[in-house]
Amino acid sequence: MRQIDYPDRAEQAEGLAASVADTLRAGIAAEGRASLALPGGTTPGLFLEALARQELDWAQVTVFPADERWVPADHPRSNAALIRRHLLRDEAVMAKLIDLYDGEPTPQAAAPGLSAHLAPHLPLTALVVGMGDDLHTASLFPGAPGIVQALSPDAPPLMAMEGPAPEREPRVSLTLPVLQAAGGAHLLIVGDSKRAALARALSMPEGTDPAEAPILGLLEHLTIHWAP
Ligand SMILES: O=C1O[C@H](COP(=O)(O)O)[C@@H](O)[C@H](O)[C@H]1O
Repeated sequence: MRQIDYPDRAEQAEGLAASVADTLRAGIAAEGRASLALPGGTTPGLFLEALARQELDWAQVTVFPADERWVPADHPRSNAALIRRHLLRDEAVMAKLIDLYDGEPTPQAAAPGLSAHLAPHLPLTALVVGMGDDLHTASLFPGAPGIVQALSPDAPPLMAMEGPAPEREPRVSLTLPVLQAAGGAHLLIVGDSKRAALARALSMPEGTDPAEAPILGLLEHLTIHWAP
């Protein structure tokens, strides 16, 4: 684990974008193609726009959200919509986006097909995730139904998950083994409450069950990018 603190969010966006772009270029040079999983939520807009300005062979890059709320691509809560809006432009307009919402009635019905669809793009060349104040990452929420399986080494690539109570929003999420196997893995967080949440995670006793704080399962693999 490594932590980079930036003076502001613009520098954070540029710094993280440059690092992810280097990893994608190296992946394309080695394999002819690259895959990238990205966070949704409220934080990544500036970073995605900085990434979209990076020059690389974007036609060889497949991107998808690391997690998705079970809503169509035109819904304000869609993580794919955020990626489409902020990344698929400028240099990155040719990147291929896999939308994890496929129109099945439930995430449970969709998960096996989505896992098979993602399999050829694994292991991920690069990964960026976010984190909630509750120490969830992707849509791996503390104490959620299925969380123990989603954190286990034999989890399928993607599982149906639930958001936190009381809404228990239906979602899908990449599982911990997929996140851990990513080539270059980064955590993008901003603000004092996320810094405090990270400090809380880091001060948890060794042996704490990651089902209580899912970010713990990934921390050692991550470069953390924080800005005020
Ligand atoms: O629900 C989600 O939350 C996390 C963190 O979001 P933020 O708004 O606090 O930045 C996000 O990384 C994840 O993709 C999203 O679905």
